[in-house]
Parts: sequence; structure tokens; C-alpha cells
Amino acid sequence: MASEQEDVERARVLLKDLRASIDNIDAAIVYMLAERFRCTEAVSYLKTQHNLPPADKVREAEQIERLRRLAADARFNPDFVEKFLNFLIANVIRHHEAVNEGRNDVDLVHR
Ligand SMILES: C=C(O[C@@H]1C=C(C(=O)O)C=C[C@H]1O)C(=O)O
Repeated sequence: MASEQEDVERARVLLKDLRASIDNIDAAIVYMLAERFRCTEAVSYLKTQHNLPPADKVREAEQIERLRRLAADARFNPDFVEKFLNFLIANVIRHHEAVNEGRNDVDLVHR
């Protein structure tokens, strides 16, 4: 039978391993968010140049529906995904509006 001390040692090894994966995943999230905002911030300038409205509710609804489906597929909570997407979209719209008003104070990406 494993001693209490051996159990704790095994848990420490497992924790270290899990944290190494968490570190890799967090790095991927940062790079992916940077790329998403690089695209959406370019969309801001495109929309301003062509007088298009900042928000596109049809596109947003399609995105939410699609990502909720993907979440369910991944056995992940669709409500969490919807909230997270809405957080991203709110920041994108804020940026679209700022560009419309000629401001660059809410830029998240350095050019
Ligand atoms: C980026 C866009 O602008 C807004 C932001 C969206 C998003 O972050 O996914 C989706 C629709 C728009 O309300 C777009 O129209 O594609």
C-alpha cells in the first residue's frame, strides 16, 4: 500500500504535468486572441471607410449559434462560450465605434 507521502508525491508530479499543459494552452489563447483582434481591428477600418454599421446582429447570432454547437460537441458549457463570445464582441464593437469617431484609444493590437 502506498504511503500518504508517496500519494502526495504522485499528486505533485501530476500537478506539475497539468500546469505545463495549462501554460501551453494559455500561450495559445493569447496568440489566438491577438490574431482575432488583429482581424477585427482591421474590420473596424474597413467598416468606417465604407460607412458600414459597427454591429452586425445577424452575423453575431450566427456566430453564437455555431459556437454553442461546437461547445456541445466538445462537451463544454455552451452558456460559458456564449458569454465569452459576447465579451469579445462587446470589445470589438467598442473598437469599431472608436475608429468611427477617429479615436485609437481602445486599440488592443499594436501596429
Ligand atoms: C467583426 C465584425 O464586427 C462585429 C463583431 C463581431 C465579432 O467579433 O465576431 C461580429 C459581428 C459584428 O457585430 C464583423 O462584422 O465581422
